[in-house]
Order: sequence, then C-alpha cells, then structure tokens
Amino acid sequence: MSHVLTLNAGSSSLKFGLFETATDPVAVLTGLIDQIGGAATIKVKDAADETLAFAELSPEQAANHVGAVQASLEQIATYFPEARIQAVGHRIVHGGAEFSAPVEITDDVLGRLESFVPLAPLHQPHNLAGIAAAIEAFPEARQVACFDTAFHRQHSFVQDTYGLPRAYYDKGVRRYGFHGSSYEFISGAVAEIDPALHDGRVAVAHLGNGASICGIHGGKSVASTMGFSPLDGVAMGTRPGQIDPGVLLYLMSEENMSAAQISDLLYTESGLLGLSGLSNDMRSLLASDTVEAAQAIDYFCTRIRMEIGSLAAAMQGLDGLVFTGGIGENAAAIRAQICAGLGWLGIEMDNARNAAPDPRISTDNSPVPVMVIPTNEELVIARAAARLL
Ligand SMILES: Nc1ncnc2c1ncn2[C@@H]1O[C@H](COP(=O)(O)OP(=O)(O)O)[C@@H](O)[C@H]1O
Ligand SMILES: CC(=O)OP(=O)(O)O
Ligand SMILES: [Mg+2]
Repeated sequence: MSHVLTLNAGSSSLKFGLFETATDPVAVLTGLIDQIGGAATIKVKDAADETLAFAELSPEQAANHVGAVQASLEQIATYFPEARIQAVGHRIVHGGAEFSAPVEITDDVLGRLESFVPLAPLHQPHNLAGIAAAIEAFPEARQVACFDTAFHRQHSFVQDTYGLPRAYYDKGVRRYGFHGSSYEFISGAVAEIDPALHDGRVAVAHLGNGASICGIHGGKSVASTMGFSPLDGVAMGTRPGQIDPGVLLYLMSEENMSAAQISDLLYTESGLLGLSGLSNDMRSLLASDTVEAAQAIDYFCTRIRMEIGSLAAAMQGLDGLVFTGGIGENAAAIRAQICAGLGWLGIEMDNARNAAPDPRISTDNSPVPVMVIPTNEELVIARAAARLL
C-alpha cells in the first residue's frame, strides 16, 4: 500500500494527514497542532475520526513550525511505521502570478517559492520549512506544492488589479487571494450537497486565525477579500484586515516606524489581539466579559458583513453563504452575530440549527441558504499529490 503525506502549515497551526492512495486518497491518520509558539497541543485521529492521542508538545517542539513538523513525523512513525510515503503534498500559501496549478518541487521551483517569502512572511517560511523537513525525512518521495493562490488565478483584470500605474501590475503587484485549497474543497462539497447552488453565486467565509471570504460563481472564484498579501480584507487573529494606506504613510512619516516595525504591527499585533488587548484566539474572546473583547468581536463580525455585501455586488447577487475554518465551523455565536445583520440580503438564521449545524443553519424559508461545512484542505492537497504520482 502506498501513501501520501500532507503538510498544511497555517499561521498558528500545522495540520497533517496520511492518506492511502490505492483509489481516491483516503485519510488513515490526521493530526492538528494548535497554538504553535504558545502552549501548543497535538491531536491525532484515526481513519474513523476517533482521537488516538492528545498531548501538550514539549517546549522545543511547541516553539515553532520546525518543531511541529518533527512532532507530526513522530506520530506517523508511531502509528504507521509501515507507511510507504511516495509523495508529500505541501500547502504553499503564495504561488505568485506564475503558479496556477500544483507542481512537483524541483530546485528551480524551490527558488521561486523562496522569492515569495516577502509577500507572505507569516506563512511562506513555515511552508518552506515543511519542504526541507520532508525532503530530509523522505528523500525518495516526490514533493508537491499546492498553492493557496491557484484557485483565484482566473479573476478578471478588474478583480486582479489595484488602481496603481500599470507597471506595478506587470511587476506582480496584484490581488492574488488565498485559502484556495479550502475554497476548492468547499465548492466541491456544495456541488454534492446542492448542485443548483453550486451553479449559483456563493460567498464562502473561511474564518480561522487567518480569514478571508471568496465569491464563487459556478465553481469559479470571482473575487476574494484577500489581495496582494494575506493582510487584506476582514480582521483576523493578529492582522487588521482592510486599512487605509494613509495610516501606513502616517506611521512612517510621523512615528518614524521602519518597514520591519510596520510588518510586525500588521502581521502579529493587530486584529482581534490588538483590539481586545487580550488574545488572538476567538475562544478566549468569547469567554471574556471585557468591553474590549466584545468590541473586537463586533469589529470582526461587522467587517465580515460589509465584505459579504461587497462580494454580492461583485457577483451581482447572492444565492448562498457557507461558513468554514476554525471559527466558521465551531463558533455558533459568531455565525449568529454575522448573520443577524444580513436579513437585507435574504438571510434568515435558524438558531437551533446553528447550534448543531446539519449543515444548513438557515430557516427553510430563508431566500438565501446558509451552511456550515468543515473544510478539508488536506484532501485537496492529497489528491493533487496523488495525481502527480
Ligand atoms: N470551539 C471554538 N469556538 C470558537 N472559536 C474556535 C473554536 N475552535 C477553534 N476556534 C478558533 O479557530 C481559530 C483557528 O482556526 P484555524 O482555521 O484552525 O486556524 P489557521 O488559520 O491557523 O489554519 C482560532 O481563532 C480559534 O480560536
Ligand atoms: C493565508 C492565510 O491567512 O492562512 P491561515 O488562515 O492558515 O493563516
Ligand atoms: Mg488555515
């Protein structure tokens, strides 16, 4: 039996999966390492989604994504010592303008991926660390890159550009969009649940530590809230989302902040963490009774509502809304707060369904259905890696 391993490094998490590839890839072991850089924990599940192990990582392995990859490989060696890993599929956040489909990672490709580090400093280095670790652990296996940006490469020029002189567009200053593997999975899931809706206009809200929303029409990405980098759009755990560029000019000229300081501010100190002064973790904010935590949540939900309206304008209407990602899948209170302000778009929530998503959480009479669908970026990546074998 041959296997594909997937590594999906997010800004604060690492998800891994071991897949059998005799047919369409089937997960035999999956794992999630959460809160990397803090009190990281690891959870490992079997093929039936039953928990096999749950533990705190050692301080060394909890410190960064390199330690987290090590911990993942140890779990695979423990539970599947006989695994024959023929390919490793990597989530790569940035593929620039040139990568619009998965590719095998050669030295040349690796060099290109390194050149995108400045465009996604919170992600791309972790993705590259995963590649290095996988090459060392499985030197015989083929390494495959699957890009967050690929799903959005067919945007129209207007949705792909900023209002800058054209020379910048030609140099690659474009709206790339991210979370593409997640959107590809959700679009496929919508096609299975409701084929007519898949042909229509769907806003998919991927709300995790990083968050974006994508307008998908007939299975194709029309527009996304993330742009040139994973900073744009809605507020996130530690990123502000949309911000007037005049603020950045002010910080440079009046506060004498360097590019590195501004980068830290935007990637690690802002968003839910910056507004609440408490945490980037939605669970902590929901459990808190401070005014600042409530305001951070209100800002998060309000900007999401505004972006859903904007995507509806881009698609000239809205036929469905889907929530996914760590917050979208698990935080019923956040879904309720977002949807409470979307009645004008034809969204009517069912509170009981929202508490136990089935996956529909809107009423039967809601003109626009709302669903919760757990994403599975790993399966999309495993399929791409298996196809290249
Ligand atoms: N039960 C829950 N209730 C509220 N928020 C949750 C819950 N479980 C996870 N989350 C939130 O999901 C976010 C992480 O989402 P995830 O998609 O795993 O992150 P990443 O962007 O790193 O891939 C965190 O903000 C976390 O607080
Ligand atoms: C692109 C991005 O923000 O990814 P994540 O949500 O995994 O941080
Ligand atoms: Mg993620």
